[in-house]
Amino acid sequence: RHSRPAATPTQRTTVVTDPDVARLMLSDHADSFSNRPTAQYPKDFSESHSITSVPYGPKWRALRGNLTADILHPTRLGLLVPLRQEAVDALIARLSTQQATGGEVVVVRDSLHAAVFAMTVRMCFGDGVGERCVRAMEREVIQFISTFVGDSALLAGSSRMTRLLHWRRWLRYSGTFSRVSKIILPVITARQQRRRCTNGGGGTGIRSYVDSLLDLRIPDNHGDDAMAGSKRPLTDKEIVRLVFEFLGANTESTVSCVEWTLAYLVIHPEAQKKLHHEITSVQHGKGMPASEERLHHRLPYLRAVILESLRLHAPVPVIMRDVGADDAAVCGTPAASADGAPVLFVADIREIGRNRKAWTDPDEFCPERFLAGGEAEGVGPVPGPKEIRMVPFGAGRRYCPGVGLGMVHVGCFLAALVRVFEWALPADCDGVDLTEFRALFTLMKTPLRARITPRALAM
Ligand code: HEM
Repeated sequence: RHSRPAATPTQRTTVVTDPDVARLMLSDHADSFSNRPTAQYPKDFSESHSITSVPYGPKWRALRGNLTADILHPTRLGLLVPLRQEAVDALIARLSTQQATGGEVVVVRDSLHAAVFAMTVRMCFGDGVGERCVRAMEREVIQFISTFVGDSALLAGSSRMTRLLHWRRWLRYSGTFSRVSKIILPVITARQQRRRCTNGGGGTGIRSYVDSLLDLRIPDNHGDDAMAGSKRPLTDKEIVRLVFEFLGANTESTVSCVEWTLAYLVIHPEAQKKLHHEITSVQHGKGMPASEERLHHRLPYLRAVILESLRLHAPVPVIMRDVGADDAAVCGTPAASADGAPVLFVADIREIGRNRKAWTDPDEFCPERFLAGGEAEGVGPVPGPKEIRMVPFGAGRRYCPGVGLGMVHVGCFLAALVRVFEWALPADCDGVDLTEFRALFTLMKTPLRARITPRALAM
């Protein structure tokens, strides 16, 4: 069970759990199912768009194209290896200290979050952002995501009475954008100055997301034909919104997936042993997969473990599409509303990944199903146009552009954590609580506690 996202008062909501219906919507009728509902964000968030919220069209193409071509392009992923390596090393050092001083039991989430977030900040702004500033941004992202619980209408689309009842939460939530702007804008200004001094390079070898946003020109027509073809730079508000989206999307989904996967490896020591064997033998204990392709070919079991974890607990719980009544009717869905109001479709990613028609023992953790000869051989993170079995990164026009990077991040952190430590249940614990907490992202309701033992590392 989960709370449904808020629809407008006249809007009907249809929850989709069947993979074939999901394919009908997202692949066969991709054009009609290409807009998300106007999210129930606080007002100043809604004044500027992120890639996630912008309507399908020229502005979406410009923003998404900038991210995919300039930042997430597969040829660039190799350049990020040193950033990832430093983040992984920092995490291992932190866990080693905790393990040595805390009786071997660690709660991995906070340390993992700090490491992934610090790496994301470097991808976003380049080097030189101070530690205090990084932590302030991280606090805001965590606060925002934990406040955006379940039915977001409780806060943003709610009546005055509801807001009064929850006024503390409301105040904190609605002030997010201005607090985030106060932290982020000075960092962007510093970046601009640095770029001016270094002729646009910013001083580091890696082009940051902010660099790309400062250089970007987006269509300026607002539907006015006379202006078609003219372009403008992004406003400060737009940049802040896009940066905030980047920080959250890059960090939260990776942290969620790594934590869930570790939980399954604690429950299934035989899978952990097999994974450890693959990581140490294939990579001789060193190196990291730099691309999804290398993950696929060189570390098939690691990839299978990640896919199985994503199938069981997708970091993003739902795919949402806002569809005009006519389009909904054309698709033959029973949801078309008689009054002609748009329909909100909510595809439940977890239920699609566990559908009994599509999977044997759908609730069991069995990475082998993704290996050669398994029932899901050939199933990847994003479905092809003909069949949908699982959609952890979405599908259709708006599927996740970060799929390659996300898989590589998760693969690198997991490979290092399993290579360096053996993960097991703490002595005072008789199982792992796999209850989900579904907000903007799907987290473990009880953060994973595990006993970690350093392994003898092969040289
Ligand atoms: C394990 C990692 C990740 C998972 C599971 C994940 C999952 C998803 C899902 C389910 C969607 C919605 C897709 C749809 O509506 O069809 C999405 C959208 C999106 N994701 Fe990810 N994501 C991950 C990593 C990333 C990363 C690393 C980035 C960027 C740096 C990113 C940026 C985005 C953006 C910008 C969108 C909106 C795309 C659009 O509307 O065109 N994600 N993601």
